[in-house]
Amino acid sequence: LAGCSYKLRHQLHPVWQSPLSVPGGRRQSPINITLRDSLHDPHLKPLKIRYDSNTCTQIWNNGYSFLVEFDDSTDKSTLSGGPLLNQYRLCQFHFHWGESNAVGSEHTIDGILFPAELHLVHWNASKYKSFEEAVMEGDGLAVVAVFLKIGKRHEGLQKLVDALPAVRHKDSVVEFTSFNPSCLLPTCLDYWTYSGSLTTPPLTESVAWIIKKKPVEVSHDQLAVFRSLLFTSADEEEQKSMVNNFRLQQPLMNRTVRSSFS
Ligand SMILES: Cc1ccc(O)c(S)c1
Ligand SMILES: [Zn+2]
Repeated sequence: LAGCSYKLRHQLHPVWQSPLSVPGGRRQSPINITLRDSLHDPHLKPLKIRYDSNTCTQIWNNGYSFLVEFDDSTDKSTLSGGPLLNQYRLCQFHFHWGESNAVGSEHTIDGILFPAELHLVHWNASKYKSFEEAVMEGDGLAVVAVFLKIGKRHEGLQKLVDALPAVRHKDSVVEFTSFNPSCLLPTCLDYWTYSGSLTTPPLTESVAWIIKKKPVEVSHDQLAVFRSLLFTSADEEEQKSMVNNFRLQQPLMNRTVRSSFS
């Protein structure tokens, strides 16, 4: 019995879920952000986010999430300011979500979960030549996270939702252009920031996390389309729905979460 429960547990929570999967992992993500332990840092600058919809290129189902990818060969779509010392280029965004609205986000606020979490991934183009190089460096990446909550339909998201059936299976790709992800950001400027890691392999400890305080609203039906995607490719007989693609929370260890607001 132990064998099959191990198999089940292994299937439900791949081995890289645990902090021990990264030797010496001392800045792993995601984490729970406790309001009482976060520290207002008045020296934090406002975030400077400048996206150009002409850099948006395609959507790809990579078998774990769907990535909306951007041409990052120039400084047309960038992130700077906040806790960052350099300018970072947007290379992709993706989401993590659950099988129901009760689970889905990777980070939590005082234990509060959201049904999904958006990650806008940027790499330090001031110091490194590519994402692949930057992903190995402590100051290589900056990920802006936005919580999604169920509410009114998000008009800007609908163009993305309408494209998802075309990338239902793992390894499918479809052209996707003229989309400005700024429409997915809340109007409130407040955020938390801490040093962490990717939440999927290679789990490298190269991410300055910037977590927006306010969620954005999407409709129940819009999020349901995320769950119609599949982990599996078209030629696999067992089709597994793409849900619960979030990592379990990791120990804070010797880190402080700073807030841009008091
Ligand atoms: C670069 C990257 C890839 C996948 C992810 O979930 C995250 S959080 C970052
Ligand atoms: Zn992510």
